[in-house]
Amino acid sequence: MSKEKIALFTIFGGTGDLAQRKLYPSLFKLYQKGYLREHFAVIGTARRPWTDEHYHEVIATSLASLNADPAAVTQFASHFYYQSHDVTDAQHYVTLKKLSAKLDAQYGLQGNRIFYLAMAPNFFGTIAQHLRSEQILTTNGFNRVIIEKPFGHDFASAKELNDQLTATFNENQIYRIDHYLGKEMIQNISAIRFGNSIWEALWNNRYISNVQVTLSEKLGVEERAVYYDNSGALRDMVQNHIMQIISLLTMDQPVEFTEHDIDVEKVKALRSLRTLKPEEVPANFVRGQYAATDQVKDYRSEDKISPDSNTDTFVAGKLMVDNYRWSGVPFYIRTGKRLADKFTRIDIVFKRPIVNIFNHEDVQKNDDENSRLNANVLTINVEPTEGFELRMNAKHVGQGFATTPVKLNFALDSQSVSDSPEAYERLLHDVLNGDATNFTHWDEVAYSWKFVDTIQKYWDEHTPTFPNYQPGSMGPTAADDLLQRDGHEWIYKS
Ligand SMILES: NC(=O)C1=CN([C@@H]2O[C@H](COP(=O)(O)OP(=O)(O)OC[C@H]3O[C@@H](n4cnc5c(N)ncnc54)[C@H](OP(=O)(O)O)[C@@H]3O)[C@@H](O)[C@H]2O)C=CC1
Ligand SMILES: O=C1O[C@H](COP(=O)(O)O)[C@@H](O)[C@H](O)[C@H]1O
Repeated sequence: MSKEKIALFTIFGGTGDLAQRKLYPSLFKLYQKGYLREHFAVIGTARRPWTDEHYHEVIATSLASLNADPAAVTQFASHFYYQSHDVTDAQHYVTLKKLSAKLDAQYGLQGNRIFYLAMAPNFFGTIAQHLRSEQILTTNGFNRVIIEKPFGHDFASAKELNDQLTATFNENQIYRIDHYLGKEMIQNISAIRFGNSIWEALWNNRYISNVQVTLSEKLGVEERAVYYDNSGALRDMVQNHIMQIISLLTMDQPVEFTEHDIDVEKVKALRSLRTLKPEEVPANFVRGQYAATDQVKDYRSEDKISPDSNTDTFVAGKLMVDNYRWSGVPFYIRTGKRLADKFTRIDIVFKRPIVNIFNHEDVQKNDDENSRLNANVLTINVEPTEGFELRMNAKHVGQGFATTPVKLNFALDSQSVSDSPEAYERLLHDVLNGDATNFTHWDEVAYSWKFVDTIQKYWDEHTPTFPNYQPGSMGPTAADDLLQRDGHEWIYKS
């Protein structure tokens, strides 16, 4: 059976950074793999008055790093059409409708439509409303809309946005992108948990001491300063990516591995998160902003950032999940810009054995002040290495019976990494298949915002002392204190 998918993509924001850096290369990969062949077309729209010819050049440039066969690139680009369009102008949707109908007939697209809103979220409502009022949605095929992050600024704005979208689209037509859900090792969380009896048996508060999720970035705010300064790390990374990871780590086993059943379990997990009272925020969440070094500017001196900005470029926090499985287990999270390195990892720290029968003099060198054995740690390396690591205690080689920590390691080889689809490619493929498993659903978004809003509100009402961490570090020392107060420490230290 052919794996070819049939659809017309309409990309709002077709001249933008996301389209050029992520969407066109991903569509090309799908084309190279045969998921897109003859029966697809792409309309790129934005205000710039580009011609189709110029658009084809832009497509070719965006694929340059793939070193693809030039003939294939030309053939692929021939499926792309550009329409200059201001999304607030109703008249342009009439032209868009005509072009869509023409391309549908030309490429045999069977009324299948995918609308990608790669634009600022304040336009999403207008676009959705016009797609309905100008009757651009089809009745003979599928209509799917892909929404970029950020999905709102807080719960209230997210709800307003959702109401606007659901006036045109059903929930099962809406694909809210969280690109972390397209990453190989994030998808692997479910495989590890539900595909291995050893882990599922231990995946609870009887055996797990704490869990640590780190999304660390080396770069600063870069080109997206205007957006970032209005957002900050809590909204940019925690509300979406980190909350999704937490829900995948904490959810119960879905009845079946389907979009619906996974959503049910994720929502239960997110509902079980302990909501902080305002006065509990400072003891549980730490914010930071990077200072300057000889090599890099401080955040407040970055281009387009206000010199008195109190935006958080770092967050660390402690989350508690109040249910039977997780009661008493802290989930520590941290993310930030200008940290020691670029990596994402999850450390599952198991409880240490209660008794150390190897407890004699030569053992104590390897042990802590209580002479107890080290904790087992399962590390899920999401990026740049993709794999798992298990830290265990083994006998130290030689005389006596000292123990020493050893690591069992699995990392995807370079061939598997290069064969593994990039997150956007994977997620676009899912949309073509009508599979929203790896997208966020409204109820998940709503609970995540409600959790984050309490923290943000407290922060907005209290002025921080910024800057408070050095570029190249792992954030402010308060992020270490957060764990030390509980008798824990970060497994990854810079
Ligand atoms: N870039 C990235 O890495 C990521 C981006 N995102 C999200 O994706 C979305 C797009 O981001 P990005 O590509 O970086 O943004 P850009 O600013 O690069 O692109 C914005 C696009 O919107 C178009 N546009 C702006 N106003 C109008 C209008 N009135 N009518 C029609 N088109 C308009 C612009 O084209 P023109 O000026 O020609 O009209 C441009 O194509 C945002 O929601 C962002 O938060 C999310 C994650 C990562
Ligand atoms: O969503 C976002 O993610 C990127 C980090 O993504 P990664 O895949 O490179 O880990 C982050 O830089 C950006 O600020 C944020 O909007």
